Amino acid sequence: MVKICCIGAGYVGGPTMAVIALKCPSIEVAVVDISVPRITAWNSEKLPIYEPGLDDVVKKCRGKNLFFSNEVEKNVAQADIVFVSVNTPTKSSGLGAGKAADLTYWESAARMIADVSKSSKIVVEKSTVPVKTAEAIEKILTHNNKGIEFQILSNPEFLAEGTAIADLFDPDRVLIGGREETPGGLKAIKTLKDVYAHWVPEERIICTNLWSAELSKLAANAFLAQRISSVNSISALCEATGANVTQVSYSVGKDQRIGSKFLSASVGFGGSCFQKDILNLVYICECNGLPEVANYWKQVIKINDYQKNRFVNRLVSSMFNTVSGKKIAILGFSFKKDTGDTRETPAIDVCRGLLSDRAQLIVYDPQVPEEQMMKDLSMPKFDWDQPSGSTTIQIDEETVRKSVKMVHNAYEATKDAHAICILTEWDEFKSLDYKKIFDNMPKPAYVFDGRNVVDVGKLRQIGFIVYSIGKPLDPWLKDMPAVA
Ligand SMILES: NC(=O)C1=CN([C@@H]2O[C@H](COP(=O)(O)OP(=O)(O)OC[C@H]3O[C@@H](n4cnc5c(N)ncnc54)[C@H](O)[C@@H]3O)[C@@H](O)[C@H]2O)C=CC1
Ligand SMILES: O=C(O)[C@H]1O[C@H](OP(=O)(O)OP(=O)(O)OC[C@H]2O[C@@H](n3ccc(=O)[nH]c3=O)[C@H](O)[C@@H]2O)[C@H](O)[C@@H](O)[C@@H]1O
Repeated sequence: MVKICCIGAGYVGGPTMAVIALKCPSIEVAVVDISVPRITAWNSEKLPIYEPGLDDVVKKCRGKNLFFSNEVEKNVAQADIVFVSVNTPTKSSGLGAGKAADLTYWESAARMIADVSKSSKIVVEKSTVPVKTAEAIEKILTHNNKGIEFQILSNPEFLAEGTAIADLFDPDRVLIGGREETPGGLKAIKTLKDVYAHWVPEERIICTNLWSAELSKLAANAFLAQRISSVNSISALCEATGANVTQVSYSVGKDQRIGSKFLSASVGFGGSCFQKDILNLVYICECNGLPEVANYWKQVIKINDYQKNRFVNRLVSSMFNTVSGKKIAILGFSFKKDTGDTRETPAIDVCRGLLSDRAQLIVYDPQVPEEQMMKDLSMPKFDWDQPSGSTTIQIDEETVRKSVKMVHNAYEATKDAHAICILTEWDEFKSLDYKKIFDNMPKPAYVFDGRNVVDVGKLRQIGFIVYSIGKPLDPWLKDMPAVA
């Protein structure tokens, strides 16, 4: 029986390995992690991450050919294929701080693999890493030469949170990069290909050299994020001219060369990867003497920051230039619907902006725990664009505790609120009883829709003053331009 071990039981390691176990009953899969609470949760009824369809897959395989464990070394030693799916955040100090990927976790995993291995193994880069990382990993693995052969493969993951299981069941492509120039490399590529071939059609499994696979992952995320920043830049122009960004993006996306996906204007993109991976790409460009290319990609993140600031400014300027002491209902805190993940969620920047203007925030999100939100709002925020690595607006813990409250439903959050801010596109926000909500708010009652989920016409009929990203402005807002 082939044995797979995955180091890192996070948003990628957990779902990916669960799907491999489901689709390949003949393979034994162990997912290991240094975090005891995470593994305990994977072995419990309440999994550590919310992902539609995940519970079902885990229930079907756990204890049969899928195991979650803190016994990292033992499981690695026994495996034929070791996936490494540890976190690779942006470095916060030292060389490349604010941009480069922090490979500390990766390096320590690689050293451990080298130390505990007694048989040859295929080591698979599942984490997103800078191009050429495999070269460094090879050096670490072969450093303790005990006559063991290690083959390194790059197999980046393209799943999106909220749709992870559907993406894994039916991926657009699976990418496997390896040392195509050697027989050992080719054999390793074939071994991993055979795993995916249990359920992925062969023509969707792309095999390349190592560097193409590593770079394709960074490039794919940069291209995706670039589409959002492009449409968000157009949303600002729509507001200035009376065009409607939904109509513009529909018309633009109908061109098959452009396509309709990933063109929804929003308060900004979030999530643990887009910003981190683009900064990583920027840093690699700078290190390779390509400042123009670096600046091109930086602009994608600058527009994202601009979009979040613009939203806060629009809100404050519409409410007579101050929200001090005003109650603002925040609907949605996670970085997108169908996940409880708050990493780099635009809600953090928007809430901090409102708190710096001394607003009182009442937050409702169906999946985000209160302590996570409190932690996110009071954590020092690193300014990626400052070479010295300085921090931007800081909100201390006491202000957060005094000025932010989390509640359990949207009606409770909006009761007596001066304004509603929709920051995540949870489906339930589309079908709220907005008439009832309006009746329970002081007037004028505002809705600032950062995800374009509400029916603007209907809400205006009820009596709300509505701001919706990139849509023709409410007459009330017209004379209050948002300045960044
Ligand atoms: N979250 C996402 O949607 C996607 C993430 N990725 C990439 O996948 C990688 C992992 O991301 P996530 O799963 O979101 O991270 P995560 O933070 O949810 O999970 C990483 C896990 O690795 C564990 N870990 C760290 N060092 C370890 C070690 N030495 N031994 C054992 N366990 C260790 C941590 O305790 C943590 O549970 C990152 O490189 C990310 O860029 C790629 C595609 C999608
Ligand atoms: O490397 C990664 O981590 C992953 O990053 C993204 O996945 P994810 O961040 O989970 O979620 P997305 O659906 O891409 O959304 C990212 C952000 O963009 C926003 N978004 C997305 C689409 C859109 O049209 N407009 C828009 O504002 C979302 O609300 C969210 O805040 C990519 O979509 C995945 O392919 C990739 O594997």
